[in-house]
Amino acid sequence: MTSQPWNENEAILHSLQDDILVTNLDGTILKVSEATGKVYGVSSESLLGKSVYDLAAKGMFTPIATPMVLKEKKKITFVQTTNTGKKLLVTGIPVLDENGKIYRVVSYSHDVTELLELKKFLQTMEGEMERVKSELDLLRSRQLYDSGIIANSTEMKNVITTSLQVAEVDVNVLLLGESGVGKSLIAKFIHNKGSRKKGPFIEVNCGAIPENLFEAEFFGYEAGAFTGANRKGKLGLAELADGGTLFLDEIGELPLAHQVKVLKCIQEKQFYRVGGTKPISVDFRLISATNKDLLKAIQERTFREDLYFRLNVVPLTIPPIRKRPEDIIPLIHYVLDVFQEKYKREKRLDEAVLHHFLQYDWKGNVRELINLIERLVVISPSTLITTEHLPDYIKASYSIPAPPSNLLKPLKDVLEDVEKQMLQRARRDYKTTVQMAEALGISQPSVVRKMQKYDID
Ligand SMILES: Nc1ncnc2c1ncn2[C@@H]1O[C@H](COP(=O)(O)OP(=O)(O)OP(=O)(O)O)[C@@H](O)[C@H]1O
Repeated sequence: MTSQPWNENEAILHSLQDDILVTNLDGTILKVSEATGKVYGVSSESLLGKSVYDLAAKGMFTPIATPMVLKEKKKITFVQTTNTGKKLLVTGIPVLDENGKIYRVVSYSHDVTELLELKKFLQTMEGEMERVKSELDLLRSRQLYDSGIIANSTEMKNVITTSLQVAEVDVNVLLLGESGVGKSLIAKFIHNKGSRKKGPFIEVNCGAIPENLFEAEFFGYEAGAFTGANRKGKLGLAELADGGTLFLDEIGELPLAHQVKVLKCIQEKQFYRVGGTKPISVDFRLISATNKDLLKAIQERTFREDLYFRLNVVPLTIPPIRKRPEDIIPLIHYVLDVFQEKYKREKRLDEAVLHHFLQYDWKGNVRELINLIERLVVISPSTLITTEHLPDYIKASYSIPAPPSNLLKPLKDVLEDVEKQMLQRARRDYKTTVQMAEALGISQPSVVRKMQKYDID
């Protein structure tokens, strides 16, 4: 195009960065800008004098602006595909002569390949988000349905009452109790009963995250914050809990080195991502849990006192199940039902098995009980599970109540003694024989019969 003598209009046309193409009414190309050739992968000069119909027939682009503008007699916009697979958003404009008749067609274009790809990506993402959202809703509803909590004992009823009270307000709760006692279950219960139930429940097991990864996991990190980090950066657990509940499980295991930062985050509800310079604000309710003696840890200087006071606004202790035997039989029935359903097997527990369970000290609490029942449902060959099927350590821990004298009593009498004691206890704790039957795992007529036998009223 440099061989032509200088012309102002041409100079202006070529200074434009956009692709511009002018044709006459039969589709012959009269003018093109320098960008036009680049768009179609040829030199702009080679386009001059060519017919757009011929070029379209050779597959250079489709559809063509000229006939469309001539048909519509006004400005039109459409998407054109080029021989290189690009998508162009083309605008065609009619140019009128002094009599108001069309005598030229000008078209210009924008490459929208990326835009269209982004649109497609956005649609896929929207679909994906819808799917994840409905999955989450389903999971949440299932979780609520599954969160059946057995609370037969006075101790557990008190735990539920306090949980319902604290659920209403955003107060920090510290759940205390041995391992497997139900701390996580109660934390979820508090979350589900509070105003944040539609928000996330983020559980952080402070003892399970390797010390050197804790900050990145908890606070997240910016893109390229450290070698081996995800290229795009990552949201931390504290940020994920925004609008919901942050549950810090095993808080007693949180390394001293991280305690100050966690304290600051809890106090200020603000933190920095690893490698970040912008403070991130979050809004969550905080529940923590431990099976450790935190006061002892403070004395031993492994736990910060200021963090302890911040966490421990409302302490809630869940007693071990050996201290609330009234929950044991209902728990067994509940769990037995779950596994009978899961494994499609019908199982019953012999009364003697229940006696063993009531005496056993359940160091692993409800978790241990669940695991044992599952095992018994799976491995016991008959419908009736008897003491024979119990593991040795449970059999060994069972001691028959000592007879009043040093003399040995017949086994039948000893068992009757135990049975009578259990019935007396159930009579004390329950109002009706139906409830007694439920707690003892026998039928109501059996309860009535045995009460008559032992003269209990
Ligand atoms: N009262 C209860 N009723 C029904 N299921 C219970 C009850 N308490 C605990 N569970 C069940 O027992 C199992 C262990 O409970 P959970 O994980 O809440 O204990 P935890 O105290 O948080 O244990 P850890 O200290 O080891 O984290 C879970 O499957 C839970 O659903």
